[in-house]
Amino acid sequence: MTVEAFAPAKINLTLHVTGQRADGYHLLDSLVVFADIGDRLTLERAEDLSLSVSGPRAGGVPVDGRNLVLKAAALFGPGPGAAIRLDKRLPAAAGIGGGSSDAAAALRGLAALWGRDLPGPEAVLSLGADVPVCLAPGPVRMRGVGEEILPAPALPDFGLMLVNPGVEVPTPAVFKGLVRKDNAPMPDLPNWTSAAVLAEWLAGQRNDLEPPARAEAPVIGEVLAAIAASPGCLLARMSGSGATCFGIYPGRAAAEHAAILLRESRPGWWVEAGAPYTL
Ligand SMILES: C[C@@](CO)(OP(=O)(O)O)[C@H](O)COP(=O)(O)OP(=O)(O)OC[C@H]1O[C@@H](n2ccc(N)nc2=O)[C@H](O)[C@@H]1O
Ligand SMILES: Nc1ncnc2c1ncn2[C@@H]1O[C@H](COP(=O)(O)OP(=O)(O)O)[C@@H](O)[C@H]1O
Repeated sequence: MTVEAFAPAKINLTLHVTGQRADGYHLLDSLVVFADIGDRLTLERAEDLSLSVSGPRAGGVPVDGRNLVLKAAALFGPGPGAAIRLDKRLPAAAGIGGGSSDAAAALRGLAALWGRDLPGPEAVLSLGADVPVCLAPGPVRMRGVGEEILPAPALPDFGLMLVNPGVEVPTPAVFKGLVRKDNAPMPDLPNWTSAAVLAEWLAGQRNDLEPPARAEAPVIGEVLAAIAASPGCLLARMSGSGATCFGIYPGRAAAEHAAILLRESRPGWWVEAGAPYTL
């Protein structure tokens, strides 16, 4: 038996930091979507548990017990084995939850392969604050430290371009650089009737991690300017703790056109185009 599991990129369309818990973790209010751009896992029954990592972004990704895929597998406790192959396409430490989405895809895949229930919510959260939202990828409002998943209104069709300049930005350093932690949450979410209406609404919201991320990696400013200047772009913003930024376009074709042009002018950057993804 072989199970395939897709690990889509997570995008924080907004990311408001609204407080801090006693343990140091920050309270968030974030509109999260996923893109049909991501890593691929293939899982097969085997005597032992093993992981191999290949693909264009495999370099530097741990293949031992530090890999979130193996940490996810460990949550099931002792049991049957599995040979897991991870085709790594998303840049790591990039604000698009690559490792978290891999962990969530491994949980879904192993539950299907082994006929087991998913581990409980606290165990899932112990893998990382972004793992709960990655378990059932789709547009949601995420609160708490990442464990509170609330429904979001249906999204209009739109295109997405993701751009990473090749600089890893460690998440803890970005949170540490925040000047204020008690920022305003998002207002009630309206019904967005088109990509343009969504982009206009998002323009009035924030990613509070952008200033400290830009202090860590000033190239983020260049990335945002390049996306904003691309044809058809309705909005350019940073996702998560960076450095990946995204552009919103009226549709997939416009995003693909912008990506072709940006790859030519910035051959060293990771540039992908797609559309929202729901499992
Ligand atoms: C910032 C976000 C927004 O979606 O995305 P990324 O930039 O990672 O993609 C996430 O909250 C990241 O989630 P994740 O990367 O799973 O975080 P974890 O591994 O649990 O924590 C890494 C570190 O980030 C900080 N952290 C994380 C989440 C949170 N709500 N408050 C925090 O302060 C803590 O310093 C923690 O030590
Ligand atoms: N499957 C994985 N893919 C990517 N990184 C992983 C994975 N497992 C563990 N890691 C580690 O997690 C760190 C954060 O990676 P990632 O989840 O991609 O960050 P972010 O949430 O900021 O996009 C990496 O620096 C890497 O060492």
